[in-house]
Amino acid sequence: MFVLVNLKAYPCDPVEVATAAADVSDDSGVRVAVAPQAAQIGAVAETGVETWAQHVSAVEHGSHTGSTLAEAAADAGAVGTLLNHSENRLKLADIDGALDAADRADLETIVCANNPAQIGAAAALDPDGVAVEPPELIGTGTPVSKADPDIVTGAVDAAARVNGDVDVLCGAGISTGEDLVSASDLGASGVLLASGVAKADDPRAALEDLVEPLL
Ligand SMILES: O=C[C@H](O)COP(=O)(O)O
Repeated sequence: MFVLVNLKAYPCDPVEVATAAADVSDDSGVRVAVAPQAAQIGAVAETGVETWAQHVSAVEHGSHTGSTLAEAAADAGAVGTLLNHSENRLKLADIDGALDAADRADLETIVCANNPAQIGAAAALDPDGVAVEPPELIGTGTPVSKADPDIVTGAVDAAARVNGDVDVLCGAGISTGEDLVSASDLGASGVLLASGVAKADDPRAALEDLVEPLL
C-alpha cells in the first residue's frame, strides 16, 4: 500500500511530519510520501522522505507568474504530484496539460476525482494513479472505506475498464490502520490522507498506527 500524506495548508511543522514519515517508511517498509506546500518541497525532500507536490500548473518555462512549474517542483526534490485535488479543481484541458508538464519533469502523477465516473475520465488521461475522494467526507474523520465503500470499488472498476495500468488510491477521512486495511480490501492500492496526520497531536504515532497492520 502507498500512503500519501497531503499537508494541504495545515499549520503543522512539515519537516517534523516528513522526518516521522521517512522513519516510519524505513522501519516498516511501507511506501510513505509527503506532499507539502510548494515552498516547503525542498525542506521536506531534505529529510529523505518521498516528496510530492500538491499541484503543478499546465505551463512550460515562460511568462506564467504565480504558477507552479513542474520542473521547479522536481528541482526542489519532488518526485510526484497530485493534480485536480478537490480543493484545487482543474478544467479537463488543464489536467491534461499538467500531466504533460509532470511528464516533462519526470514526476509521477495522481489525478484526484470525486466519484467513479470522474475516475474513469481521469484514468483515460493516463496518469500513474488516480485517487477517489468524496468531497463531503474530506476532513471529517469518517473513512470513505467505511462510509461509502461502493465509491472505492466503483472507482477501482471504472479505472480498470479504461486503463489497466493505473493505480487507484482512495481518500477522505482515512486515519487508522483499520481504515488502511479496509481500503486495501476494497481494491485500493493506496490511501491519500491529510488531517489524520497533519492535525494529529503526534504525527509520528498517527503514521505508526496507520502502517501497523501491514507489518
Ligand atoms: O488530500 C487528502 C484528502 O483530501 C483527504 O483529507 P482528510 O484525510 O483530511 O480527509
